[in-house]
Amino acid sequence: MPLHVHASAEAVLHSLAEYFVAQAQHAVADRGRFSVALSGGNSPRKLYELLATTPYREQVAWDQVYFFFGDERNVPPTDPESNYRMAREALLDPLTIADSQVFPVDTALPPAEAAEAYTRTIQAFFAPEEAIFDLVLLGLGDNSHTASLFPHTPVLHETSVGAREVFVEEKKAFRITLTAPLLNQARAVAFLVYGADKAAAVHQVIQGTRNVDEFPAQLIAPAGELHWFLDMAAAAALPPAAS
Ligand SMILES: O=C1O[C@H](COP(=O)(O)O)[C@@H](O)[C@H](O)[C@H]1O
Repeated sequence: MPLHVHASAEAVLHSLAEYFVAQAQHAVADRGRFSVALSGGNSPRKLYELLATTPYREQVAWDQVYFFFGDERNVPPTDPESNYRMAREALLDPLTIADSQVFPVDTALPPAEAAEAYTRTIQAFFAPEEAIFDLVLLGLGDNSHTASLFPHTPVLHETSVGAREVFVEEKKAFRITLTAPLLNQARAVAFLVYGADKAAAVHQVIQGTRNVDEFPAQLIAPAGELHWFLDMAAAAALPPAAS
């Protein structure tokens, strides 16, 4: 499991941008398209802005890239909390990505229906037997959640491959998340984590005793590659050999 630890958050973002470009180029060369599940929250905004900027924007055949969302908040697409809105502002609009290449969660539906509809959307995009993202981007909360797989929620024990609704008690709100079995079918998963406030969670998820109810990101064990892109502050609690 490669760990890419860099001195600054800026260096981490460039490292992941280079990895994204390489994955996109390989996927387009091999299969004619690149499917990516985007992460939300705050950390990826700068990554998305970077990808939409020279030299990265010139290195990807963006018209062959298909964008999904690893999780979504149960809010309208115009809401400041919306992961879709963030991705649109930072990445999709600056690159003038066509709507036909973007697959948002339909948050106009009740959460359970939105999750069912998103499962169908994913099934329709991929071949029936293989819902496989080329790349899943993930973040990590300071409580060790990833996507919207929050501690002590029933979705952590979901065995189906798809999207599910989850009520997140600490947010007092529903979210829609891809399930761990679906995320784990990816050809590659890349975590982006920076900042000292994430150091304990990084340590618990990578080095701690397995306890997925407490540390949900431990569920992520993809069939393909798993990479962690960390700054030194986020990697601070890892032993030197690991980082
Ligand atoms: O709520 C969320 O949080 C995680 C982590 O976000 P970050 O801003 O702390 O990096 C994110 O990966 C997820 O997509 C998002 O909905």
